[in-house]
Amino acid sequence: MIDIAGLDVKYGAKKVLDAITLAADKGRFVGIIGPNGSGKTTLLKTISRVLEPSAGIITLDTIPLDRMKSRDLARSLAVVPQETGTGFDFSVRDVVLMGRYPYIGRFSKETAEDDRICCRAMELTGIAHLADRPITEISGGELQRTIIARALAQQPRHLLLDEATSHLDISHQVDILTTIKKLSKEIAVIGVFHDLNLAAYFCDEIMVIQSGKIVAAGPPEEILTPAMLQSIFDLDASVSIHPVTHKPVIVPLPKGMYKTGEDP
Ligand SMILES: Nc1ncnc2c1ncn2[C@@H]1O[C@H](COP(=O)(O)OP(=O)(O)OP(=O)(O)O)[C@@H](O)[C@H]1O
Repeated sequence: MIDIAGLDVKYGAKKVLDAITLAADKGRFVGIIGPNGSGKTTLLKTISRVLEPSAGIITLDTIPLDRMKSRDLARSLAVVPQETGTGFDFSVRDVVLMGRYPYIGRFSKETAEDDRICCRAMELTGIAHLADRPITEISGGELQRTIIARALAQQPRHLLLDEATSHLDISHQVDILTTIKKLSKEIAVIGVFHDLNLAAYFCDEIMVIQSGKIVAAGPPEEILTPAMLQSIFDLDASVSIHPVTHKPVIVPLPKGMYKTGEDP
């Protein structure tokens, strides 16, 4: 479980996260949405200890983040960041195997079990056929799937996704989010989304962040309303409930075409 209470984060003197409190547990895929610059990536970087908070506490399975040993943190938490370039000429398989490093002794080699876990992660993300290709010679979407496979190979109890499927075609987005949704039954997952329809379909709970504060939180059908989209994103949109999925479907519209509260 990821538990955050009263979290403030600053860049220099500028406070970019303000009194964030949230909890994410297995069985509940949490989606974070909000405009550019609202603090989503900063939040995930703070949960993964890349940034240090100026106030507040984060615990993973009740252990305070600042007291966790690096190796324990690496076994507990996997991150799929927004920027995925490594700058090195590793093969896809090598990158996925990095997910096993927290389990492999410093002077040991990977075991057959490590290989099996990596193969499974590559199958689940549809990149098994690319295993021997250098990551400098694959597409942006294939690289993103490689980084997701690395996170799955890590077998974490907590998973953070920062727009993790933004480079994928729609079919791969759905396949990978379906895999992650299944995984979220067993582990805590927090994902940052710009695609509100994907967030609406896959997330059990949506948190809306604006100027570093959580301004709304709840099930997608309660949170994703035309009024919220107007006030937070300055977006005119119609929102209907899909007859089969019973999830909100958002149709963004050119400004002035549709007045909030009216049917388009
Ligand atoms: N390294 C940094 N130094 C100073 N300010 C930063 C730094 N990184 C981000 N910021 C600022 O912090 C605020 C939050 O940025 P953050 O990247 O967390 O937003 P975001 O919600 O993830 O945005 P986006 O949707 O564009 O990815 C923004 O005002 C941004 O300009």
